[in-house]
Amino acid sequence: MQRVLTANQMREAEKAAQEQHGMPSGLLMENAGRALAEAARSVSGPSGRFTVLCGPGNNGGDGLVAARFLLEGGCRVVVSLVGDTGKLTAEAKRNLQALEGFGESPRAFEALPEAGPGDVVVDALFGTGLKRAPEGVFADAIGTVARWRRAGAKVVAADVPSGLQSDTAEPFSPCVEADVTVAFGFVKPAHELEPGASLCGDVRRVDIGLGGESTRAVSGAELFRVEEKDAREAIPKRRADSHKGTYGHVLVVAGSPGKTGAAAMVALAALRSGAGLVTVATRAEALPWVMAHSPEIMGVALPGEGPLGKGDLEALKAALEGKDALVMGPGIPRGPETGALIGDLLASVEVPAVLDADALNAVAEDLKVLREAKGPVVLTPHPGEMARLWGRTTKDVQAHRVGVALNLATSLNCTVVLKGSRTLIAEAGGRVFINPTGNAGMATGGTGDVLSGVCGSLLAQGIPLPKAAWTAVYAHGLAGDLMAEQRGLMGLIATDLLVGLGHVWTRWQR
Ligand SMILES: NC(=O)C1=CN([C@@H]2O[C@H](COP(=O)(O)OP(=O)(O)OC[C@H]3O[C@@H](n4cnc5c(N)ncnc54)[C@H](O)[C@@H]3O)[C@@H](O)[C@H]2O)[C@@H](O)CC1
Ligand SMILES: [K+]
Repeated sequence: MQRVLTANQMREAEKAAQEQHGMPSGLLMENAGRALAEAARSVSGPSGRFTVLCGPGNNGGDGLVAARFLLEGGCRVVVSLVGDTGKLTAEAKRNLQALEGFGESPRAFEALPEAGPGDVVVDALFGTGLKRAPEGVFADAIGTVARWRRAGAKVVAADVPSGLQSDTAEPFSPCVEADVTVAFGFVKPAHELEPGASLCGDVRRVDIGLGGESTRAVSGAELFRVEEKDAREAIPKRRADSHKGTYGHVLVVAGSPGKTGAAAMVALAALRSGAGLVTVATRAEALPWVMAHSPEIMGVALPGEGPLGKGDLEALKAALEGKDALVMGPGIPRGPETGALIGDLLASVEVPAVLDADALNAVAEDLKVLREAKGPVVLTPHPGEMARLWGRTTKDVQAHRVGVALNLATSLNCTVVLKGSRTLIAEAGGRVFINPTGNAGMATGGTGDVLSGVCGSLLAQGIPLPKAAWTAVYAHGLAGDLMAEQRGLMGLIATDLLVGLGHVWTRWQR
């Protein structure tokens, strides 16, 4: 896992590195600037020029160090200090003197030469200390960076593209769009969450001497980025002497006429993710259609007809006997009693449960029904479903994804998977995991059903929450990434993910 730090937490880590480990702050800046120079050189043309734009804070100081290393490396470099040079931090001032010692003095911004193909612009205007929208000379400088980039220059941002808010990943207007962003010490939410992530280009995290131990000193929310290694290590080994009972039995409550494919996709995803057995419980009229998708799927008909309600409780409890996980929601017939039924069911069984789609819409009517749940519960809303659960608009959800996911998880004492680009997995009262896999090709019907099936399958195999959730989300996204290479973003459909999962498990075989 990679730790993701807010601006405040970065300051705490820096302080700890200085006070507890004796790292001089000048050395941190030196390391940051050197790495920045290396990144800039890696994208320059053979005779390209480097234009380094420095702001008044320590981000500008990093730029001054980078300029010095570039000069020392024999590169053509022009430097400009944008804004009031009287406000330079002490560390930046020292580096300005050192730069001048190397024979280069900053030029007025207006006097800078144009940049184009082969050239590199180093954006060291603002980093984690950005406080408000850039105006005046700063806005002009950011506008010029955009013009140079359109002309073919590469833009390398120091720590965070200037104008992008480090903690929220929301850009001010204007904001630098970078080709490469060099993240100092730790990645920040701006690098990992949208829309910031798309403005950063290729994010390269570099060690600057803060040390992993420095995170012990940070307070507040614990954000992590899931790495492939984490997900790979989480999946269970298949032992030679095992049998189908070893890998759990998933009960899928899903499907209705016109939506039998949803149930089939959940069931197949669970089977393709290692579950020993999968049974679908659905209304009698839908069951043959679900089972016809694949002979491995077993079925139980729920007596009665129409929306799921309290009358279905006993049949569902019976169906859950001997099962190791429950997935409920995709394509279910929903009515006024469905939320209460889900509440009663979860209050009477201990199996881990995944609630998705219309099960979420049903419980959104009265979230209290989830409070009595005996076993661990994971909710997998997309932003629209989350808006219903939270009682706000989808736009509000998207603007506060981390906080919303964490609050819901904490208030309901469950795991919340908030889907979308960079899906978040929030644990009650604790950590939030950011998933880096997946792509826009997965914005197509049925991919959510596949995810709930993978998650239910891993739960049935005994992986606890929230690990089962972040592993499922990572694998599902990677399956989409691998299949997008064959189908294209436009051609990818949900059942392709069932094939893609096979590629993921092969790649992760231990
Ligand atoms: N935390 C760490 O461990 C390290 C941080 N370093 C660098 O330090 C940066 C943070 O430095 P600072 O806290 O000095 O912050 P910044 O350099 O990001 O910017 C702060 C300065 O910009 C001004 N400012 C903020 N928003 C403005 C706006 N919209 N218009 C005009 N002026 C504005 C502030 O008044 C202040 O002078 C990091 O992003 C990183 O680049 C590195 O030097 C190495 C170590
Ligand atoms: K920057």
